[in-house]
This record gives sequence, C-alpha cells and structure tokens, in this order.
Amino acid sequence: MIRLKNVHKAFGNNAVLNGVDLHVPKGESMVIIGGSGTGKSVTLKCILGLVKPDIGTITVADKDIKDGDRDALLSRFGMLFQGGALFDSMPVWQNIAFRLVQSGVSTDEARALAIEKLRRVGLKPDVADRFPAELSGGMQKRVGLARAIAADPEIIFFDEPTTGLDPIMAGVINDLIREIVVEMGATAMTITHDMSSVRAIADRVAMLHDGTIKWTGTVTEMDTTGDPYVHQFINGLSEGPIAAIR
Ligand SMILES: Nc1ncnc2c1ncn2[C@@H]1O[C@H](COP(=O)(O)OP(=O)(O)OP(=O)(O)O)[C@@H](O)[C@H]1O
Repeated sequence: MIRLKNVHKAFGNNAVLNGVDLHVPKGESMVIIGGSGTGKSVTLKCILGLVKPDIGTITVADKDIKDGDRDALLSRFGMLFQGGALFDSMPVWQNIAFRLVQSGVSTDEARALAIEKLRRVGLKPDVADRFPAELSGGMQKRVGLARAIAADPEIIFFDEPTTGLDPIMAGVINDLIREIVVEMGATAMTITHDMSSVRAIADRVAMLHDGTIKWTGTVTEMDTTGDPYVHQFINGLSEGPIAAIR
C-alpha cells in the first residue's frame, strides 16, 4: 500500500534520510521507532507530500505520489496529530466533520456523522457541542481519533498518539486505536517513542536510525532480536551503538 524506495532528504547540511526503504502492506499496522530527531516525522511528511524527498520514490497503492492530485491523495489519509491539533474556535463536531463539510456534505449530515464517530471513540453525543479547551487531554485525543476516522480513510497516520497522557489513559487510547484500525481494515502508520504503543498497535515495527531503516520485524521478533540498535532502544539502555547525547 505504501512503499518508500531509497528516500533521501537533507535540510542544508543535515542529511536526515539517507536511503529509506519501507513497505507497509495493505491492512497492516506499521510502527516506526527511533530516537528523537532521527527523521520519523520527516518520513511521514514525505509520504503526505508535505516534504519533498531529494532522491527516491514513494508510492501509495502503486501510484507515485508526485504524479497525482495532492488533495485526492490526502483525502485517502486520516491523521491523528501529536497534540490533537484541534481548532479551539470550533465545537467538537465541527472539528470532526471539518473535511466532510468542506467536501460538500450538509451540516446536518456532518453533525450526525460526527456524533456517530464520537460514540465509536467512547464519547457521548453531548460532547459534540463543547469546545476543545473544555475537554481533558484524554478526551481531546479521542476527538482527534474521531476526526482521523471521520471520512473512513484507507490509511491512518498516528503521530505520537499517547504524548501527554498518563499511562492508563495511554493504554486506553492504544487499545482503541488498535480496535478501530482492525475493524476498519485500514493501513496504519504510527510514529512513537512509547513502547506500550508499539506493543498495542503494531503488526510490524521498523527502526529508523542514521537515516535508514536498520531493522524491521514483528513485535515478537523485536523482543528476541539480537539487533543491537533495537535491543538498546526498546530497553532504554544508555550503552550501545546509539550515541546518547546529553
Ligand atoms: N522543515 C525543516 N527544516 C529544517 N530541518 C528540519 C525540518 N524538518 C525537520 N528537520 C530536521 O530533521 C531532523 C529530523 O526531524 P524529525 O522531526 O523528523 O525527527 P523525529 O524522529 O520525528 O523526532 P522526535 O521523535 O523528537 O519528534 C531534525 O534534525 C530536524 O531538525
């Protein structure tokens, strides 16, 4: 479904991606792990067409993303952003149905759909008319998730889905993400530092380091691999091939 071949990206002298090869098959949930600043967000932005690779190709459903219409491409994606990224000035239902309204769905229909998606993420209909600032962090994440799935996308991206949540709420959100992705049959890509998200969400894991994918495998393989990068990262060790800059 999503394929990156030899993707390079530098910002001035800062070579961030140095030949990323990655394949996310249709219906699979791929989680990308790697230290801060290794280029996880840049990788997602390249797929979304927000950052242009210097070299390499990216295809979505066998079509080069350079060739098609960007809006058409983006309409296939749902996205849960790190901070929820809700519009403070809009009530919850409008946040959820924003893209639907823009694409011409009537207000009544969009509102009803937003309420249905709220239910799916465990929120009551009365939340629809509240404003994001009135909600807890966990509720905002749920609303962000409802928005990500509002248009029944084929592909969903999760950018650090548990940032800012306590461990219990993080667990609830991880489980909800997994359930929804499976139920929708969506292809999912998540970037995270949170190993509990990896274990809850991933079918496969890819480790990004030094601008390339150093390792890929299942969660079970991740726990038993002899790969020193993965071992150091998942166990949070300061000793190993990944330099810890202080
Ligand atoms: N638009 C940009 N212009 C210049 N440099 C950029 C830009 N976007 C990202 N970078 C640089 O690319 C590198 C990778 O950033 P990126 O945000 O992808 O890291 P990350 O792996 O997602 O990190 P984190 O886990 O901390 O969010 C960083 O050195 C960052 O400064």
